[in-house]
Formats: sequence, structure tokens, C-alpha cells
Amino acid sequence: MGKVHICDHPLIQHKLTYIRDENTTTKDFRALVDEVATLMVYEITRDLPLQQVQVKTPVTMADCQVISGRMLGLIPILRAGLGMVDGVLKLMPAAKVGHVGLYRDPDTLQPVEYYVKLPTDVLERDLLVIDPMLATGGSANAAIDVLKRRGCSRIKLMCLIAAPEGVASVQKEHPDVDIYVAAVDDHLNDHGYIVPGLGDAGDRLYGTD
Ligand SMILES: O=P(O)(O)OC[C@H]1O[C@H](OP(=O)(O)OP(=O)(O)O)[C@H](O)[C@@H]1O
Ligand SMILES: O=c1cc[nH]c(=O)[nH]1
Ligand SMILES: [Mg+2]
Repeated sequence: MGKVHICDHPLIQHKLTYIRDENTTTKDFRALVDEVATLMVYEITRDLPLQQVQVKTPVTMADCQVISGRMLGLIPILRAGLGMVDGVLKLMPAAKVGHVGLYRDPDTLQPVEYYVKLPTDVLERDLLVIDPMLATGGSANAAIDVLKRRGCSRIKLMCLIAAPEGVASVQKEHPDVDIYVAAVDDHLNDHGYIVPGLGDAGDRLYGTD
């Protein structure tokens, strides 16, 4: 079963509080989501393998370390996942970005696929699927299915807020995928919204309703 990592760094939790607050403006919401994405990537990349290198400092040769040749593919689930892309790219600027367009049908809560565009070398990359919200898990599962149908493996999922129902669903459907979240909330309401959550992430990022 995939592990669930709660990114409980105080800076992440502090910013998440303002992300949740209904009085936070679209401009501030967007900036905070961007910042939390950066901080979460810092936590997620903690176990990246390093290799030894030598560099010549102005004083002498030094034994140092660099990340050992892993290539990242970043897979935002449109639309709301786009709000986390720049924050991740700040720390992983060489990542390529593949887009998976899904919206959740408001009546059935089932994901509807409308766009997929992936880097040509996606099979060679470690993939990080990003979306602020993991509610029923339908969208994350569908996005991971899109990747696996093309032969991808080595997939992680990063979300700001998850519902327990969504975590359980991804763990069942994709037991090889580790999940990174800033918070696991209480439950889903009758409309499939996370409680207490933050509302509709896409609408809050882009000022739509
Ligand atoms: O876990 P689920 O039950 O599938 O719900 C989560 C999905 O819902 C939201 O997207 P939405 O459908 O609102 O699309 P949007 O990003 O275009 O607003 C969110 O960004 C996730 O993709
Ligand atoms: O709480 C939720 C659930 C799904 N999508 C959102 O944007 N928010
Ligand atoms: Mg939405």
C-alpha cells in the first residue's frame, strides 16, 4: 500500500491556514498555493539520491555531492493543479510538464477526461502528479491511470488537502503510489467537497464560480 506522508512543517501549516480562509483574496490564494507547493517539494525531495563529485574551490579541491541524474516529470491535473506548477519548478527547474485535463462531473462526481499532453520521454522520468484537492480520489486515480496506460511507473501524488476517502481510494487503486499532503481533513460532504477543506480550489485560484 502507498504511504501517506503528511508535510507538517510549520511554514506549510501556517500558509495552509490562510489558504483555507474564505476571506483570502484570489491574488493571495494563488501566491500561497505557489509557496506551499515549493515547500512541499522541498520535503518530498528529501530522499533524492546523491552522488559524490569534486569541485575546485578558489582554495582547494572539495569533495561534494550532487543529485544523481534523476529526471522529473510534473503532471498537473487541470485546472487547479496548474496553481502548483510554478512553485514546484522553482526547486526543480529542469522538470518537464505534462498536462492531464480532468473535471469532476458535479452530479456523478466522476472524472471526465478532456486533455492529455505528456513529454515524449515521460517513460524515463520520475513522475509527480499534482492537484490541490484529493476528494473522492476519482480524478487522481484517473490521472494515474492515464500515465500507467502509457507505461509509466515511479509515480508520486502531491496534494494540499485530502479527504480520508480519497486517500483510501488511491491506496486501493494504485498501491504503488506514495501520497504527499499537507493535511488529511475530516470527511466529504454530500456534494463531494472536503470538510473543512478550502472550497473549490480551481474557482479560488482563478476567480471563477
Ligand atoms: O478527488 P475528486 O473527487 O476527483 O475531486 C478532486 C478534483 O476536483 C477538483 O477539480 P475540478 O473537477 O473542480 O476541476 P477544476 O480544477 O477545473 O476546477 C480538484 O482540483 C481535483 O482535480
Ligand atoms: O473540496 C473539494 C473537492 C473537490 N474539488 C475541490 O476543488 N474542492
Ligand atoms: Mg474545480
